[in-house]
Amino acid sequence: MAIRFTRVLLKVSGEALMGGQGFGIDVAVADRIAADIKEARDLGVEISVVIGGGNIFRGVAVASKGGDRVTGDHMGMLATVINAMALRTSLTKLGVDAIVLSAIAMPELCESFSQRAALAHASAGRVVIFAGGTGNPFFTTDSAAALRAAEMGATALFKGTQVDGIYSADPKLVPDATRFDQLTHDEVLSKGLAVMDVTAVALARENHIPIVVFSLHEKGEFARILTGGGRSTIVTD
Ligand SMILES: Nc1ncnc2c1ncn2[C@@H]1O[C@H](COP(=O)(O)OP(=O)(O)O)[C@@H](O)[C@H]1O
Ligand SMILES: O=c1ccn([C@@H]2O[C@H](COP(=O)(O)OP(=O)(O)O)[C@@H](O)[C@H]2O)c(=O)[nH]1
Repeated sequence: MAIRFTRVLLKVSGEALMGGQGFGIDVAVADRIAADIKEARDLGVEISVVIGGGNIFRGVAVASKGGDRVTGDHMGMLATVINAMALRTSLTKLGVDAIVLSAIAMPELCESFSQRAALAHASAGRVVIFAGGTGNPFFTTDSAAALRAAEMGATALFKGTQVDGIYSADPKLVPDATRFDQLTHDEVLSKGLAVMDVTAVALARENHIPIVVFSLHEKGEFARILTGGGRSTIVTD
């Protein structure tokens, strides 16, 4: 079976982890996403993961209520660490060796991020879960995903989200929006297609990293896309 990408950075949105609950982590959903990661890894694909935190906290939500944006962003980055630990637990239950590397040092809980450590763990066959986003306020975990994809030498950035691709407009708001199979990074930016933030798309463009947007709600979809099937939008140069 031909594999389309052999070294992949998977972005898992925080909201995907909450399942139908509306807040927090649904362990059954975390277990299912872990099973999808295992399935893809069993195909021989090297996988690292950037995890979001929107199911627990978003800095902009704090700022919009008159709070301090930087503190809100710090809280959001801490939320990603909680999610990373949940995903590591789910992977470990399946016998997958996984490690959390955080952009914000918290040595009692997990290793701190360095590119050298991340590459070493990946070559040892571990699934590396990047927590803490970029470690800086005013960024998102999508930007962290593009950054870590570049640092890991990933041949694709998979954005696992709530929708099965990029549409002409937000499909949650515009029900008759049309889906694209393929786009260029320039088109995503010039058409203002807001599935990923501009910083993330620009960083992927600069490093010639394809972005694959797909739904995390479809069991087995990650592996299907890696083997040439499934539903997604691919963004290339
Ligand atoms: N043009 C578009 N095509 C697809 N999704 C879009 C588009 N514009 C906005 N979106 C929204 O972007 C969301 C994904 O972005 P993000 O904020 O990272 O959400 P999540 O954390 O839920 O993955 C989708 O769930 C979708 O509702
Ligand atoms: O590099 C980063 C990554 C994340 N965040 C904060 O963490 C929150 C959660 O991340 P994100 O919204 O990207 O999560 P997702 O949408 O994937 O659930 C963001 O809203 C920011 O407040 C940040 O400040 N810097």
